[in-house]
Amino acid sequence: MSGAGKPDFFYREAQRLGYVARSAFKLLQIQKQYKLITPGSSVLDLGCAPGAWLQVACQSLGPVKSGGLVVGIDLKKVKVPAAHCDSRVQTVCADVMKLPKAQVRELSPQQKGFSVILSDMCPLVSGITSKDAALSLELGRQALDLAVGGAALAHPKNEIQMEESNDGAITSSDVNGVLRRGGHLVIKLLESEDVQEFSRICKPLFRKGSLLRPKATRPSSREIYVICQGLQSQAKI
Ligand SMILES: C[S@@+](CC[C@H](N)C(=O)[O-])C[C@H]1O[C@@H](n2cnc3c(N)ncnc32)[C@H](O)[C@@H]1O
Repeated sequence: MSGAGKPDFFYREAQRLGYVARSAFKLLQIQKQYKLITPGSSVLDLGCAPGAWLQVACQSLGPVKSGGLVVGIDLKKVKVPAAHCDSRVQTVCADVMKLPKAQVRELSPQQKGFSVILSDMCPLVSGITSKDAALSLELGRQALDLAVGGAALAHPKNEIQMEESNDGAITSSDVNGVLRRGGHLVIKLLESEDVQEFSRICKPLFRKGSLLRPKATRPSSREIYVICQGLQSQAKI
């Protein structure tokens, strides 16, 4: 069982129910409210260690015969938890900041992308609020770019900066995001004035956008989740 801070209700419940971290209750609440993961979903879990969201995501897929898969990526090597996970869960040890989209797409069913992307990625917090928020925003931007791709983010309404190759071009193989049309995206950020701007960028790309601070978030934490439902086709952006 991992988790900083004092053992509280969610910590004890996680232990009782076989979850590897109390963070399981954050995704359980997201699932209860938004029902993003359904039987057959293909889920990409960015920043998956120690694996509590892998457990909840796999449970949400329903019985094995319904299909689906969960791919977790983390800087740390993650052993798939024995409880609540089955053969549909796999993990990859990698830095999401350096992963080309093409490589991530190869991990999806028939290389067609994922139907749900979750990012619970968090930097090593320094305690300096503005620095931590800026690092978390960088991780959030990377998750958004990975999901929707450069073309969507390069929309004139968006101020987000795109990464360019040496010749100034965005390479076509890496321009498209790995979230399928109609798919859902969850991104954790540490609260700052940039959260509103981030969510303003997400909104036109999706059918619906919301912000959520789950009940299991520790009172001392500044985390907030941007919940984006139903990726729109490019034409609607
Ligand atoms: C709060 S934990 C995730 C908890 C997880 N959702 C769970 O329920 O078990 C945040 C994770 O983000 C990972 N992380 C941070 N930066 C990353 C990066 N650039 N690439 C991959 N993982 C990253 C950290 O290693 C850490 O394990």
